[in-house]
Amino acid sequence: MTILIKNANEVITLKSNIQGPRTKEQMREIAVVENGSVLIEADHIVAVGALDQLEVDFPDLVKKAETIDASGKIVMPGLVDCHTHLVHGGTREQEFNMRLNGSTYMEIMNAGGGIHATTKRTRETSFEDLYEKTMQHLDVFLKHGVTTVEAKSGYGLDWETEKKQLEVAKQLQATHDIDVVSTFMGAHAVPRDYKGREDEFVDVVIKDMLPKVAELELAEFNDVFCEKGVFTPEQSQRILEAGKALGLTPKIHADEIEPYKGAELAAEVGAISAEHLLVASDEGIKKMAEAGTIAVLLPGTAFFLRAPFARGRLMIDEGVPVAISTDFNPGSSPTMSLPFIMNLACMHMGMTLEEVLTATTINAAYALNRGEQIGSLEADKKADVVILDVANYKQLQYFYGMNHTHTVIKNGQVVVQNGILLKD
Ligand SMILES: O=C(O)CC1=NCN=C1
Ligand SMILES: [Zn+2]
Repeated sequence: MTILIKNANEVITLKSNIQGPRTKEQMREIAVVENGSVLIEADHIVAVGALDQLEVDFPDLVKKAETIDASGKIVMPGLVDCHTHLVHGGTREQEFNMRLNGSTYMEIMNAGGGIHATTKRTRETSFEDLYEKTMQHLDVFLKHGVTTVEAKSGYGLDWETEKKQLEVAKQLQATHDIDVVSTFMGAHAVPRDYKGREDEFVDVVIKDMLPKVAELELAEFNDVFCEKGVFTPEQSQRILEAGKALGLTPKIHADEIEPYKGAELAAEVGAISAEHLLVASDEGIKKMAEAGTIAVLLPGTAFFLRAPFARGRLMIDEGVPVAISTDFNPGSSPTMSLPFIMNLACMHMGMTLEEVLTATTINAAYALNRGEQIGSLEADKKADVVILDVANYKQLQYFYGMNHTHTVIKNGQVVVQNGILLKD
């Protein structure tokens, strides 16, 4: 199908000659085309520019195109949510209430709640029920303009359930419009029955789980919760190195609750990204900048746990490429609203309106090794495009706490129109 999105007030292209994630002032260069149009053929973008120029350059395509009038609105690349714990059973609102009454996240986890509570529910939930529940989550993401989402396992902590989570994600990648990118996170917590035998569980992850993940091609990335009371930097390094040897790109949950040199470890092992970083050290930030490690910042978790926000402004100024994400999970960030996360990044991490657009498109795409295929509106890139019902991009965060998504085009097909999901 040929689509012409015409006469948008602004097309936020994120177009650039830079190869790789954007850093420093590059994060502010979002390459806006005023009064622009976008020409799409099949599943890819043909061109972006003024309508009369597209009519000259591509007369046949423009003639046969289905047109979408975007006047009064803006157009941008589909959002990329590069850090979620998408596939999980149950909910944890009761823990939310406990925290409002004075308990802490780690107290609840050490008492058998937190990740362990969700692990129990995920083990009990059938493949079919997990599939249906996750399908509904993906529908919500799509209505918020997200066209690619990362999905971590990590609520099984035993092979059968880790495999079940990854197979749900893989099945949804095949059946749902949204693109799902899988990360194995068998090292999300030490299961209760391995308490005091943590290194034995690390061996289970390395010797029993990782080889099967690679052999069954169930994930592209391997992640670990490097945190005081969970996995030490040494254990985390063993797990990430083992994944690398099997072709799984390392990611790391780092410096979320206590400073633990997770950022330093990310740079040392060549992780594509370090995630959370609420209490990352100056040294760790410096080493990430030198190594080109992407910082995936999760202000929703800081907001929901009433914890300090990551130093996003400093990281950008120090040359760390920054992406932001919902961290959607039932415990520390139960939200699928990436637009709200963008607002938190502006209000609490000192990021600009342009930087949060870069952080949820091209930089988030690079955090998933997809920066060459998605994350900007350029010729031959995937036609993942969102039309938003605001007059200019500055209004996206000005009218905050709202979903401004009007139309979503995924792989060149209209999947959301006027905010309504077009389910086939
Ligand atoms: O609490 C959860 O379920 C998710 C989480 N993993 C690491 N930090 C938060
Ligand atoms: Zn997380």
